[in-house]
Amino acid sequence: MRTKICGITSYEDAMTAIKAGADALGFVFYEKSPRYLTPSDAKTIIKKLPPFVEKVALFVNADANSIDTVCQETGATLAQIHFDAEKTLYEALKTPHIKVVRAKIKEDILKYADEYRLVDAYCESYGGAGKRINIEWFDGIDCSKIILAGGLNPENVSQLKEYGFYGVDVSSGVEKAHGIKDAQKVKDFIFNAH
Ligand SMILES: O=C(O)c1ccccc1N[C@@H]1O[C@H](COP(=O)(O)O)[C@@H](O)[C@H]1O
Repeated sequence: MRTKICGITSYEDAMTAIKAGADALGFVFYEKSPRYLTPSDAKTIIKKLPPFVEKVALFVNADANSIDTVCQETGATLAQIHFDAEKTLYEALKTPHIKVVRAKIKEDILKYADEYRLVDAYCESYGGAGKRINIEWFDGIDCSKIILAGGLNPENVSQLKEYGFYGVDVSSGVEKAHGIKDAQKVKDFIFNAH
Protein backbone atom coordinates (compact mmCIF):
# COMPACT_ATOMS: atom_id res chain seq x y z
CA MET A 1 0.00 0.00 0.00
CA ARG A 2 1.20 3.51 -0.84
CA THR A 3 1.28 5.92 2.07
CA LYS A 4 0.59 9.63 2.28
CA ILE A 5 1.39 11.66 5.39
CA CYS A 6 -0.79 14.76 5.36
CA GLY A 7 -0.66 18.04 7.27
CA ILE A 8 3.09 18.59 6.95
CA THR A 9 4.13 22.02 8.28
CA SER A 10 7.90 21.66 8.66
CA TYR A 11 10.89 20.39 6.70
CA GLU A 12 11.85 18.13 9.62
CA ASP A 13 8.49 16.35 9.62
CA ALA A 14 8.64 16.04 5.84
CA MET A 15 12.04 14.35 5.98
CA THR A 16 10.99 12.05 8.83
CA ALA A 17 8.13 10.80 6.65
CA ILE A 18 10.27 10.45 3.52
CA LYS A 19 13.02 8.57 5.35
CA ALA A 20 10.39 6.22 6.78
CA GLY A 21 9.22 5.48 3.21
CA ALA A 22 6.25 7.81 2.58
CA ASP A 23 5.19 7.99 -1.07
CA ALA A 24 3.42 11.33 -0.69
CA LEU A 25 3.29 14.32 1.64
CA GLY A 26 0.27 16.58 2.06
CA PHE A 27 0.24 20.36 2.54
CA VAL A 28 -3.05 21.89 3.67
CA PHE A 29 -4.13 25.15 2.02
CA TYR A 30 -7.39 25.46 3.91
CA GLU A 31 -7.17 28.40 6.29
CA LYS A 32 -9.58 26.92 8.85
CA SER A 33 -7.37 23.86 9.34
CA PRO A 34 -4.96 23.78 12.30
CA ARG A 35 -2.45 22.42 9.75
CA TYR A 36 -2.78 25.35 7.35
CA LEU A 37 0.44 26.76 6.01
CA THR A 38 0.97 29.59 3.58
CA PRO A 39 1.97 28.84 -0.02
CA SER A 40 5.22 30.68 0.68
CA ASP A 41 6.06 28.42 3.66
CA ALA A 42 5.11 25.33 1.67
CA LYS A 43 7.36 26.43 -1.18
CA THR A 44 10.29 26.79 1.22
CA ILE A 45 9.79 23.20 2.40
CA ILE A 46 8.99 21.65 -0.98
CA LYS A 47 12.00 23.08 -2.80
CA LYS A 48 14.34 21.28 -0.38
CA LEU A 49 12.64 17.88 -0.75
CA PRO A 50 14.06 15.03 -2.86
CA PRO A 51 12.49 13.83 -6.14
CA PHE A 52 10.25 10.78 -6.53
CA VAL A 53 8.02 11.87 -3.65
CA GLU A 54 4.56 13.26 -4.49
CA LYS A 55 3.94 16.71 -3.02
CA VAL A 56 0.17 17.00 -2.56
CA ALA A 57 -1.63 20.33 -2.10
CA LEU A 58 -4.95 19.96 -0.28
CA PHE A 59 -7.80 22.39 -0.99
CA VAL A 60 -11.26 23.01 0.42
CA ASN A 61 -13.73 25.25 -1.42
CA ALA A 62 -11.15 26.80 -3.72
CA ASP A 63 -11.57 27.63 -7.42
CA ALA A 64 -9.59 26.10 -10.27
CA ASN A 65 -7.51 29.18 -10.90
CA SER A 66 -6.32 29.53 -7.31
CA ILE A 67 -5.61 25.78 -7.08
CA ASP A 68 -3.46 25.92 -10.22
CA THR A 69 -1.70 29.07 -9.03
CA VAL A 70 -0.84 27.67 -5.59
CA CYS A 71 0.42 24.40 -7.08
CA GLN A 72 2.57 26.21 -9.61
CA GLU A 73 3.98 28.61 -7.01
CA THR A 74 4.77 25.97 -4.39
CA GLY A 75 5.99 23.13 -6.62
CA ALA A 76 3.18 20.83 -5.50
CA THR A 77 2.77 17.95 -7.95
CA LEU A 78 -0.83 16.91 -7.25
CA ALA A 79 -3.94 18.71 -5.97
CA GLN A 80 -6.26 16.96 -3.51
CA ILE A 81 -9.77 18.33 -4.01
CA HIS A 82 -11.19 17.77 -0.56
CA PHE A 83 -14.72 19.08 -1.19
CA ASP A 84 -17.71 18.37 -3.41
CA ALA A 85 -16.55 20.27 -6.48
CA GLU A 86 -18.57 20.85 -9.65
CA LYS A 87 -17.61 18.97 -12.83
CA THR A 88 -16.58 22.29 -14.36
CA LEU A 89 -13.87 22.75 -11.74
CA TYR A 90 -12.25 19.44 -12.65
CA GLU A 91 -12.50 20.31 -16.34
CA ALA A 92 -10.83 23.68 -15.77
CA LEU A 93 -7.97 22.37 -13.62
CA LYS A 94 -4.56 22.22 -15.27
CA THR A 95 -2.87 20.57 -12.27
CA PRO A 96 -3.02 16.76 -11.94
CA HIS A 97 -5.51 16.09 -9.18
CA ILE A 98 -7.27 13.49 -7.08
CA LYS A 99 -10.95 13.67 -6.19
CA VAL A 100 -12.11 13.00 -2.66
CA VAL A 101 -15.29 11.14 -1.83
CA ARG A 102 -16.49 12.23 1.61
CA ALA A 103 -18.58 9.14 2.25
CA LYS A 104 -21.79 9.36 4.29
CA ILE A 105 -23.11 5.99 3.16
CA LYS A 106 -21.69 2.89 1.47
CA GLU A 107 -23.17 3.89 -1.90
CA ASP A 108 -21.03 7.07 -1.98
CA ILE A 109 -17.92 4.91 -2.34
CA LEU A 110 -19.04 3.64 -5.75
CA LYS A 111 -19.35 7.17 -7.17
CA TYR A 112 -16.01 7.19 -8.98
CA ALA A 113 -15.63 3.42 -9.25
CA ASP A 114 -13.46 3.45 -12.39
CA GLU A 115 -10.86 6.04 -11.37
CA TYR A 116 -8.35 6.59 -8.58
CA ARG A 117 -9.96 8.47 -5.71
CA LEU A 118 -9.47 9.16 -2.05
CA VAL A 119 -12.28 8.07 0.25
CA ASP A 120 -12.62 9.87 3.58
CA ALA A 121 -15.28 9.73 6.27
CA TYR A 122 -17.77 12.58 5.91
CA CYS A 123 -17.36 15.31 8.50
CA GLU A 124 -18.54 18.93 8.68
CA SER A 125 -14.99 20.23 9.07
CA TYR A 126 -14.05 18.51 5.76
CA GLY A 127 -11.29 16.32 7.20
CA GLY A 128 -8.29 15.96 9.44
CA ALA A 129 -10.59 15.24 12.37
CA GLY A 130 -9.67 11.61 12.96
CA LYS A 131 -13.17 10.45 12.02
CA ARG A 132 -13.13 6.77 11.08
CA ILE A 133 -15.00 5.43 8.08
CA ASN A 134 -17.04 2.25 8.42
CA ILE A 135 -14.60 -0.34 7.06
CA GLU A 136 -17.35 -2.89 6.34
CA TRP A 137 -18.58 -0.56 3.57
CA PHE A 138 -15.61 -1.75 1.51
CA ASP A 139 -16.53 -5.44 1.74
CA GLY A 140 -17.01 -6.83 -1.76
CA ILE A 141 -15.70 -3.68 -3.46
CA ASP A 142 -12.63 -3.49 -5.71
CA CYS A 143 -10.36 -1.27 -3.58
CA SER A 144 -7.36 -1.33 -5.91
CA LYS A 145 -7.93 2.30 -6.94
CA ILE A 146 -8.97 3.61 -3.52
CA ILE A 147 -6.82 5.60 -1.12
CA LEU A 148 -8.39 5.17 2.29
CA ALA A 149 -8.44 8.06 4.77
CA GLY A 150 -10.22 8.99 7.97
CA GLY A 151 -9.21 8.10 11.48
CA LEU A 152 -6.29 5.90 10.53
CA ASN A 153 -3.40 5.40 12.95
CA PRO A 154 -0.38 3.10 13.41
CA GLU A 155 -2.56 0.42 15.04
CA ASN A 156 -5.58 0.19 12.77
CA VAL A 157 -3.67 0.55 9.49
CA SER A 158 -2.30 -2.96 9.89
CA GLN A 159 -5.85 -4.37 9.83
CA LEU A 160 -6.54 -3.35 6.22
CA LYS A 161 -4.51 -5.96 4.37
CA GLU A 162 -7.42 -8.05 3.08
CA TYR A 163 -9.03 -5.08 1.29
CA GLY A 164 -6.18 -4.38 -1.13
CA PHE A 165 -6.39 -0.58 -1.02
CA TYR A 166 -4.14 1.32 -3.40
CA GLY A 167 -3.03 3.52 -0.55
CA VAL A 168 -3.72 5.10 2.81
CA ASP A 169 -3.67 8.74 3.92
CA VAL A 170 -3.27 9.94 7.51
CA SER A 171 -3.12 13.29 9.23
CA SER A 172 -4.22 13.49 12.88
CA GLY A 173 -3.39 9.85 13.71
CA VAL A 174 0.38 10.46 13.53
CA GLU A 175 0.51 13.81 15.36
CA LYS A 176 1.68 14.82 18.83
CA ALA A 177 -0.08 18.18 18.49
CA HIS A 178 -2.06 19.86 15.69
CA GLY A 179 0.32 20.31 12.76
CA ILE A 180 3.26 18.61 14.47
CA LYS A 181 4.06 15.02 13.61
CA ASP A 182 5.14 12.38 16.11
CA ALA A 183 8.20 10.80 14.46
CA GLN A 184 7.65 7.38 16.02
CA LYS A 185 3.98 7.29 15.00
CA VAL A 186 4.90 8.28 11.43
CA LYS A 187 7.48 5.47 11.24
CA ASP A 188 5.12 2.91 12.81
CA PHE A 189 2.27 3.95 10.49
CA ILE A 190 4.33 3.48 7.35
CA PHE A 191 5.94 0.25 8.60
CA ASN A 192 2.55 -1.24 9.52
CA ALA A 193 0.95 -0.15 6.25
CA HIS A 194 3.68 -1.98 4.36
O1 LIG B 1 -5.61 17.66 7.66
C1 LIG B 1 -6.45 18.59 7.69
O2 LIG B 1 -6.37 19.51 8.52
C2 LIG B 1 -7.57 18.61 6.71
C3 LIG B 1 -8.38 19.74 6.66
C4 LIG B 1 -9.44 19.80 5.78
C5 LIG B 1 -9.69 18.75 4.94
C6 LIG B 1 -8.91 17.60 4.99
C7 LIG B 1 -7.85 17.52 5.87
N1 LIG B 1 -7.05 16.39 5.94
C8 LIG B 1 -7.37 15.17 5.28
O3 LIG B 1 -8.45 14.53 5.94
C9 LIG B 1 -8.33 13.12 5.83
C10 LIG B 1 -8.48 12.45 7.16
O4 LIG B 1 -7.61 12.96 8.12
P1 LIG B 1 -7.37 12.20 9.53
O5 LIG B 1 -6.28 11.19 9.28
O6 LIG B 1 -8.65 11.57 9.93
O7 LIG B 1 -6.92 13.24 10.49
C11 LIG B 1 -6.98 12.87 5.16
O8 LIG B 1 -7.22 12.65 3.77
C12 LIG B 1 -6.25 14.17 5.30
O9 LIG B 1 -5.40 14.34 4.18
